[in-house]
Amino acid sequence: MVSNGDPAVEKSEFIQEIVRRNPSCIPERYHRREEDKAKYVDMSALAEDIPVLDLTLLSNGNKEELQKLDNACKDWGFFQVTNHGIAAEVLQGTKKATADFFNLPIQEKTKYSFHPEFKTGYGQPFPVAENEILDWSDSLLLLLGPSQNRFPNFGSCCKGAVEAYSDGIRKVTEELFGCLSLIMGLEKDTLLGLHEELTTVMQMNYYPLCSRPDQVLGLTSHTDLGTIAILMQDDDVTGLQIRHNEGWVPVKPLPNSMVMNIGDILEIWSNGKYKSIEHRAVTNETRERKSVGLFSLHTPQWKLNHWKTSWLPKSVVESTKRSSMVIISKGQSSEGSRGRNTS
Ligand SMILES: O=C(O)CCC(=O)C(=O)O
Ligand SMILES: [Fe+2]
Repeated sequence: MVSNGDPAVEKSEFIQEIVRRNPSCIPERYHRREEDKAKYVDMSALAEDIPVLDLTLLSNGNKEELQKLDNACKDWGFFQVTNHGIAAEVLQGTKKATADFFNLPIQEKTKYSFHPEFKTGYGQPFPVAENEILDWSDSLLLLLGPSQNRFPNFGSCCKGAVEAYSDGIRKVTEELFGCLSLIMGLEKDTLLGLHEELTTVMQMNYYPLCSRPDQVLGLTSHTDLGTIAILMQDDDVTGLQIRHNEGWVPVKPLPNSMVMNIGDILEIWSNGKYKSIEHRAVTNETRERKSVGLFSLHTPQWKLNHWKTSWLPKSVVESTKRSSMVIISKGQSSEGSRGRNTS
């Protein structure tokens, strides 16, 4: 446990508990630096430009939709997916399971505390430096596959809903990998095969309301290190923002759709053609927010223990990327993506 000298905030504490005790308290360790705040340029007007794609059309090989996918991955690195085949009840069931979990008393939630061996559970997954600014969110990580490595307590907490979602999302993931392989000029099953054994991690995020949202961040800006990430967010609270030029564009929820983004590994595999874009989550004064992220990782990356750049020093991120560099996109030189600077 790391203390910053502020008895109200031990590192092992959960922001949900801090807010429950005193909704107007913003402990020192959550205050953002001035330079982080200064970077902010509001680009909300561009929110409508974030592409929306129809997965059924994509899966049926609709050329126009596949072209839109190619443009979305090049220009935005993010898009929303509709017509994905997961029933609305399954999505709502997962959202309810997430809400039910975070509504449990703290003594119940800590029964699922983060387990270093299985790298899953409730709470801070990795060590935090003494002076590191903390995020205004709590999370629960679950390993969905490969099945033999599942978190042993997985069954008892949100079993039914998570399993139904997990089945649906696996199909969506496989369809997306198929479509991405095609637009990269590869055989349909290439990307899936490159994972060796596809590892899927689910992260449930809970962002309590915050009396001073301008002072904190729900989630520090980062890129996702895996191949793709699929996010389900609350239907009626906006919090996700993506980096665009010098500013941030909010990703407004479309009910029953999902947000997909390209991770660092797919950027590398595409030789830099598709972009892994920095993103973050903000909070607000009146509404709590929840989101459920699904991260597809290739097996060597899972063994590295990290799948978000905000959890790693920048130098480690760069060398991780270089060491996992396998460029498969046709017709491009392998030198192309090496020079890219993510800072
Ligand atoms: O909650 C969100 O909107 C963002 C979540 C996210 O980026 C993550 O979990 O990596
Ligand atoms: Fe992310």
